[in-house]
Amino acid sequence: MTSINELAKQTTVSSQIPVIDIYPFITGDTNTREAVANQISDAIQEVGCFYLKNGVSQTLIDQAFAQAESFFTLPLEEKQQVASEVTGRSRGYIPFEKMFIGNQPGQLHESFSFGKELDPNKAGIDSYAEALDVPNQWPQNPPEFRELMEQFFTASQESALNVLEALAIALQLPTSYFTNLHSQQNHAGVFNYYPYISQAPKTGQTRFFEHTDLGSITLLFQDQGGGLEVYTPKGEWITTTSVPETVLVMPADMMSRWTNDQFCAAPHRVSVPDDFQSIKQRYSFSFFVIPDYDVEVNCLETCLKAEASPKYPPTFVGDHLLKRTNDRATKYGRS
Ligand SMILES: O=C(O)CCC(=O)C(=O)O
Ligand SMILES: [Fe+2]
Repeated sequence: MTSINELAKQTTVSSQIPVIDIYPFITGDTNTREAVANQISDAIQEVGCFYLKNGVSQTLIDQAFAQAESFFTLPLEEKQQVASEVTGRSRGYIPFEKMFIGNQPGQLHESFSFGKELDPNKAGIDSYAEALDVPNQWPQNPPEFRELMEQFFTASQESALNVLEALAIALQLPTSYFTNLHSQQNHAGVFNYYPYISQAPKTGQTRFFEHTDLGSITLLFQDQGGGLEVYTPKGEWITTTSVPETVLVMPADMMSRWTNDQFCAAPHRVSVPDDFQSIKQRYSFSFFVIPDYDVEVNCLETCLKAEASPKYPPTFVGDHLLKRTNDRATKYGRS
C-alpha cells in the first residue's frame, strides 16, 4: 500500500497540469483515499483539470485509437452509412465541417459518437430517454471497431466512477453520493478526427469551438497531435498534451451546479494556429459522464459558503441535455 508521503512524491506536474495517480485511491486505506481526493480537488480548483494516471491502460487506448483511425480513413460514402440523426443525442458519424453553431462556419473535424445499447423493453417509460436516446450505429468496418469501442467505454466508465467517488470524498459527502446518481449509464463516447488543413480557414472557423461539456465530468484522451486548450480558474488558456498512461479530466456543467462553481466546468477549445499548415492531424476521444436524466441538480449544502447564494437554479439533467441538443446553435454543449 502507498503511504501519503510516497503519494505526494509520485504526483508530478506536467507543465501546470498535475498528474494524479488513481491507483492508490483504488487500493489504499481511508487516509490514502482522502489524500488522493484532496489532490484532485486542489487540481480542479487551481488549474481546472488534471491528468488521471492508471485510469485506462495505454494498450486499450492505443487499440481504440487505431480502430478510430481505420474508421475515419474509410471513404466518405462508407462513413455516411452510419450518419448521425439530427434529433436527440448524436449517435454515429458527423462529417467534416458539419458541426456548427448558428451561422458560423462548420468546425474543422469529423466525429463518431456512441453510448450504451438501448433496452427495447424500456422504450416509452421515461420521457427524457424517449426524447434523448438514439440507438447506436455501428460501422461494419473495421470489423473489431464495435468491440474495442465497447471495451474503451467500460474502462472509461470505471475510471470516471473512481473520480466521482474521490470528488464526493473531497466534498465530505458519502462516497457513493455522485456514483448513485449515475446508475443509468447515460454516458457518451465521441471520437473526433481533425484532418490536416490545406486551405486557409474561413473567418471565425475553429477546429473545436470554445465550450463546456454538459455532464458531470469529462475524460479526454488525445494523441500526440496536441492542440486542446483549457481555460483555468485563474483566467488563462493553457495547452494540454498527451501524457502516456493518463487521461485529462475536466469538470462539466452539472459539477458547476452541484458545487456552486467550486469544481467549475472547464471551458476548452481546439484553435487553428496562424501557421495552420504546420498543424498535425489529430484524434481525440471524449468520454462524457452524464448523470441520470431524472436527477434534479441543486447546489450542495457543503458548497454554499456563509451568506452565499446558489449561482444556478435547480435543473433536471434531462432538461439541461434537451435544451442543448434541441438547440445545437448554442455556444456550449457536447454530450
Ligand atoms: O478534441 C478535443 O480535444 C476536444 C473535444 C471536445 O471538447 C468535445 O468533444 O467536447
Ligand atoms: Fe468538450
